[in-house]
Amino acid sequence: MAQFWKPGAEKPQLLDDEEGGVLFVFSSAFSSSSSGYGYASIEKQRQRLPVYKYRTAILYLVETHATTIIVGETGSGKTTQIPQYLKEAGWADGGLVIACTQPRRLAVQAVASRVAEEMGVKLGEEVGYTIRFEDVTDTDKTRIKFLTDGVLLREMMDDPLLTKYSVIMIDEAHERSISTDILLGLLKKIQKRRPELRLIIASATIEAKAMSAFFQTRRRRAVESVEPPLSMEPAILSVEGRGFNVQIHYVEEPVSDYVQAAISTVQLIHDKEPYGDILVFLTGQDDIDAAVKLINEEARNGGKNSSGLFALPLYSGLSRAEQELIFSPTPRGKRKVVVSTNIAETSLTLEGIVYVVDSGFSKQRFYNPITDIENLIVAPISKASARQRAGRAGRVRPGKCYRLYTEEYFLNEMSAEGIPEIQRSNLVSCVIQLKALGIDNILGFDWLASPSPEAMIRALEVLYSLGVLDDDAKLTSPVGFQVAEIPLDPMISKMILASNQLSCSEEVLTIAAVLSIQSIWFIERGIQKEMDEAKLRFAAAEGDHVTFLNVYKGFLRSGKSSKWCYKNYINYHSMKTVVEIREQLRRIAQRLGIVLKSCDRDMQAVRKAVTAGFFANACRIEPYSHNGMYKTVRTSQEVYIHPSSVLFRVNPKWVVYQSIVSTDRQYMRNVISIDPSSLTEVAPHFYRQQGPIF
Ligand SMILES: Nc1ncnc2c1ncn2[C@@H]1O[C@H](COP(=O)(O)OP(=O)(O)OP(=O)(O)O)[C@@H](O)[C@H]1O
Repeated sequence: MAQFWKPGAEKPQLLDDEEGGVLFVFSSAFSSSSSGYGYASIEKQRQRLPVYKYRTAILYLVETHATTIIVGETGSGKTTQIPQYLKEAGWADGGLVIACTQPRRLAVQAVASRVAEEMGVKLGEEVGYTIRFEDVTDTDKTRIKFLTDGVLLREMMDDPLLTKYSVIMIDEAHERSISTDILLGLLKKIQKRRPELRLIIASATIEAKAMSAFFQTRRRRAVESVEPPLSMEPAILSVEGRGFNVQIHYVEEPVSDYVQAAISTVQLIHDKEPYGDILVFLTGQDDIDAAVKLINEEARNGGKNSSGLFALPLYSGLSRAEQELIFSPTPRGKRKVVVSTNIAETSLTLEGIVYVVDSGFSKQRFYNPITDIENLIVAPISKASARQRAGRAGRVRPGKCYRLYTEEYFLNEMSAEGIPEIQRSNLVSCVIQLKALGIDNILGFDWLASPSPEAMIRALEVLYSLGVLDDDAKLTSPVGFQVAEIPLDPMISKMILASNQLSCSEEVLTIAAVLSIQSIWFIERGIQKEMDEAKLRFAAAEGDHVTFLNVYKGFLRSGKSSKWCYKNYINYHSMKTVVEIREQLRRIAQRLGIVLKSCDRDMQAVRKAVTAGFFANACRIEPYSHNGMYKTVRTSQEVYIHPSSVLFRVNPKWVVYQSIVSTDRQYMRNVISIDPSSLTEVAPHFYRQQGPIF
């Protein structure tokens, strides 16, 4: 139970003297915003932000330096204001575009809407955004574009020097997503060819020194031909001051169950604190759904401390419409509790949020190149994340953050920054993207943090066996280039290409669309039996992939009816997303010359196409296994079919899976039974190494 809180204080981070960078601290500029926080006009709100006092300084530095690193407290206005200042100063004149990247899709949409609102323009015109499978920009009109770092990376395939951009702002750089790390290396290269391109690296908690050292170039001399001369040395600007005060509270004793502690804290806040919504950070769908359910049930049953509370979940597996519910205004007399993963950690402003409850944990990806298994594991967050989480309060009025860990733990045990994603991920997608951009020597690439050679070798091995790379580790033509062009996991892309020869592209495009979202099933605790029964109506003996086809057909037959979905425990919003993604994939497939053909009922062809993509994830059931234990063919890891799969308890002899979820065991998700002879047929190189496998 988290009942005893000790207020602690966090000092704003100031930068010390920097080596190898130029530190600019302009006159101390604490925001005047802490006085009075009524409803001000948007223009007044903009002027109150700490970053406003730095407007001239920022524009000066961007004008005179190829790279500017900006460190400023959460909520100081970096994301929403800097692109506008640049636009006002003429950086988007002559048809040029100012880009601002974010690691998360939700943040891209939210900040783009806010900036469009501040500028009084229609979203998708002067201000737009692009996320995978969704482009809300206008080629002629868009001058400020928000996009995920992954999308900007993809844009480089068509335009390697990113010529349409005058300034690229890499926001939330401390998150060190794979795409941000790759982008930083590539942007450094681009700057050598296009010194006029300006980079801004922004964050609240970035290691400015390391970043600056990374952008140091040998060419230290200024480019004199322009006026004022352009320095190739990075500038560092520290934006001092924060929006509103956020009081930090810690528990006095460590908590044993953070979900329960979070719920008690919500109730404590509701009981003792004045109005204002609450944002709770937990780790994943399971604990979030459980907490939401408990809070809502308690409120419905008239619990002493819960009347007027209502909770909403937020995680990436929810459909867009479900996620957007969190932005709707809280009805009078009510208090909204948003229970979220770290998807809400950066860049988001949820207007009503006054209180943040931070569990201190998040689900993080960890890849083991030896077992070749990538897991999502609940792990402690870093100080940088904790600060971001606290920064979700205090954005439109003062706030409080309740940390479900002790101050001692925060100060002495929590790591300053997380491990960069590139050092804990499967690198298949990363390698193919670099190859597609002509970077052949990947180990020699200018990494901010080098990935492990083992992970790199694994990735090269898989890509080679997929036929994407040749003996010289270059992209093959046409397969390698085609796989690189499809914005999906290369295994899914390969499956799509294989469907062309197998004449089942119509079916495989549907499967690919379903595999690229988290789940099409409606998930609610306590109704497992009903959900399982509903799933059985669509279940196919071959496995999950063919089951998805049955669901999709049923959805189309119902006229894409929400009622039909509801009756069958299928998530209507997810199905709508599947239809949209499928349509985009269909266009890409046609562009690549894939003939759209249906195999009707010949599911052998579909199984073979899936195997052609996912052969590296083949598993065989252990002979005499009574508990459904499988071993992966490549690394002999013990794995089991996930209970959500239609093949759970069916346990066919041979299967391939899409991904592994690790809880008490390693569970395979999205599983299809295969004919083992197809393994050597579709991936002879790969399985020849394994020796006799049958
Ligand atoms: N949708 C919104 N509604 C109301 N105010 C908003 C909204 N978006 C932003 N703001 C205001 O603008 C401020 C600055 O937001 P911005 O995202 O630019 O800050 P930031 O410095 O980039 O912070 P972070 O590092 O947390 O992303 C917020 O603190 C808030 O006061």
